[in-house]
Amino acid sequence: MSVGISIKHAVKRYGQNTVIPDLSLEIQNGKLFTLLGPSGCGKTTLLRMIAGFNSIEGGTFSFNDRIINDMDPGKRNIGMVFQNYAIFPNMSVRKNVEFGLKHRSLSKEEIKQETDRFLNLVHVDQYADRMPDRLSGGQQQRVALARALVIKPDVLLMDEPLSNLDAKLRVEMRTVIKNIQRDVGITTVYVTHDQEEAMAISDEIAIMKAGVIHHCGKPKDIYQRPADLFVATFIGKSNLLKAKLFVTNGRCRVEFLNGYEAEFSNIRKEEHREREATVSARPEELLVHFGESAQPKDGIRGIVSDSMFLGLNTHYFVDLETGEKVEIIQESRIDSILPPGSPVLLTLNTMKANVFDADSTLSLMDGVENVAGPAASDQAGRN
Ligand SMILES: Nc1ncnc2c1ncn2[C@@H]1O[C@H](COP(=O)(O)OP(=O)(O)OP(=O)(O)O)[C@@H](O)[C@H]1O
Repeated sequence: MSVGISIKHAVKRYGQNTVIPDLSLEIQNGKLFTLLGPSGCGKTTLLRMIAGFNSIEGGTFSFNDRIINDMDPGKRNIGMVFQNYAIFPNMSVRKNVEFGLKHRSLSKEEIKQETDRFLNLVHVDQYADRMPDRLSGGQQQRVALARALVIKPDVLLMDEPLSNLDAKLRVEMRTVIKNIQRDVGITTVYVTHDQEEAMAISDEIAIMKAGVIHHCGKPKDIYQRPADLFVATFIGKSNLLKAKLFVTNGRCRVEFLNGYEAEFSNIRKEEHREREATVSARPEELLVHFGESAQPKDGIRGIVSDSMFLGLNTHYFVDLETGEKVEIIQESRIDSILPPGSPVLLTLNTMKANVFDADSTLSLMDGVENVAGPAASDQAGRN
């Protein structure tokens, strides 16, 4: 039976070092929930706390209404999949999947039935008698998934399960995981530092930095209405432009450094304060106009410094008259690509761009390296 997970005021310390100061989140039953954040932000630590491999220094972890803080990891009924597959190399695919069922009071026939069901589900039934070293990485990861699911866990935990696969397979396996998770309907906590992967598979994403959740929500909400500048720049690309926000008769007007003014109607009432601001605009939210006759108040002028043709879209890198640099994405023109040196005038899609306080704590582009998480053999023992 799949369960909902509730974490309230979780604290994690390694010695004197507090890596999670006070974290709360709710994961609904049956959802695929992703922990996403830069390397070292505490994703694996939190996952291991849910699994019972890490001690908990504060707060409560519950499956439905049952507090699990002191429950033995073996009793939590959790299925786990890690990046290094962690399947037994000396056992056939079938034996690997059967393994978890051996100590359950099931007849041979029931074990075979259940094993077949999950081998089918992950599409490795035709390799049932092969040894793992004769499988591709993607097939091995499917076996690991079948082995995790065959025990009918209450919760599935996945730690960077695709990071050892090549780029094409990674994209393919996203769909496999999402479909299987949906079919089985199991609450899944998924750790990745790959934002595109997170967007592609998740029902909900928590964006973490330094043990703190900055935004928890549906992929679309996080992309379109990020909670703060960290989230805006961590998920997708964002151009940041300095501005001032003025409020007159309930209407918000943003003035950029060159005097260009734009009205923003999407700013929440409680945010209606005059202030120094930073406008965050995705590359596709900056609109390009041509011709030098446009007046400064009509937009922000710039000069194309470089361009990159990527088929459907062309990316332009533009130096603005304000001294700022931006990246713009435009659907590729049929005639020609704007050469370096071309003058352009930019305006904003004010329905989509977001306005933040200028002084929000900002640490742009925290490293999103491809750093390996702990090996499965590390999972034993608490720390
Ligand atoms: N066993 C440990 N002892 C001491 N510090 C640890 C231990 N495990 C993790 N840490 C520290 O806790 C912080 C969070 O680490 P964690 O592995 O949870 O990050 P992560 O977000 O999963 O990173 P990555 O994406 O690189 O795997 C890091 O600063 C890390 O150095």
